Amino acid sequence: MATDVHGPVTTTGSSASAAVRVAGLSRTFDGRRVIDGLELTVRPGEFVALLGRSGCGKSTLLKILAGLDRDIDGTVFVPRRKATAFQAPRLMPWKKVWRNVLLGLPDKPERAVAERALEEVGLSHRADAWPKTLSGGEAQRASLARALVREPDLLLLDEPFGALDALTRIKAQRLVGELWQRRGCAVLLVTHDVEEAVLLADRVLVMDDGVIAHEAEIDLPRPRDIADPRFARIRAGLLDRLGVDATAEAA
Ligand SMILES: Nc1ncnc2c1ncn2[C@@H]1O[C@H](COP(=O)(O)OP(=O)(O)OP(=O)(O)O)[C@@H](O)[C@H]1O
Repeated sequence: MATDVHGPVTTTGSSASAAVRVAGLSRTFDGRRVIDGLELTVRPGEFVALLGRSGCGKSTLLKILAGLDRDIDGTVFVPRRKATAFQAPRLMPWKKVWRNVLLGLPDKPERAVAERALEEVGLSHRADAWPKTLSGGEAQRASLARALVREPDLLLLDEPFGALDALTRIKAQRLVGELWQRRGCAVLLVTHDVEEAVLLADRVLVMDDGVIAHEAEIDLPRPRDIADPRFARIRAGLLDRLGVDATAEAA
């Protein structure tokens, strides 16, 4: 797997055993250290969810991994083939859906490439639609198709279901779980939803004080059942870590 290395400190050695390797990462805004010596490894093909209170630096970390923010200290290894999907689908309104899917790809692929990705997310019937005519869930699926055509080794998802209604959200979560299992790429999902994290991830991380403050391996079989008492226990443990009283929340 080809890797991108960024950061002022260049570490030698192979990262073939990891899809992401972050060492001593810090990011400061206006004199405030939002990320402060963070360490993180994601294994190839691993699904990792990242939780943390609002403003703790989750999106900042994702932007750094995406290569959109390089004003950092520390070292970051990520695969060259990576793709992102954010809460806002960021489709270009003047391009039809299939052209949006291919946007930014270097070697002008054929329409069939976009159609295959749209098929994978159940949106081939909307290939010729204009973005403004899509529903929220459809736009998010188009955004996922745009990520998939990049054939990523690492998929970075920042609250991709945050703006969706409950039913569409459940469908989108299932779709991402299926795509991950089919594609075998590593996924790093930023979410506020503890249940979503436990449903989808191999490992859930909690970010606090600029570092990964806690992690939980989720060794429940898939597909996961939120009614399973083990699910409830893991969920309660994570809520506790986040400072949320699970009993008050359930009341
Ligand atoms: N470009 C920037 N300039 C100044 N401050 C920034 C910038 N980007 C992020 N921050 C600050 O860094 C902190 C972390 O922001 P970030 O968006 O990473 O948090 P987050 O954990 O993703 O929050 P949320 O869960 O609410 O989306 C916040 O206090 C934010 O104001």
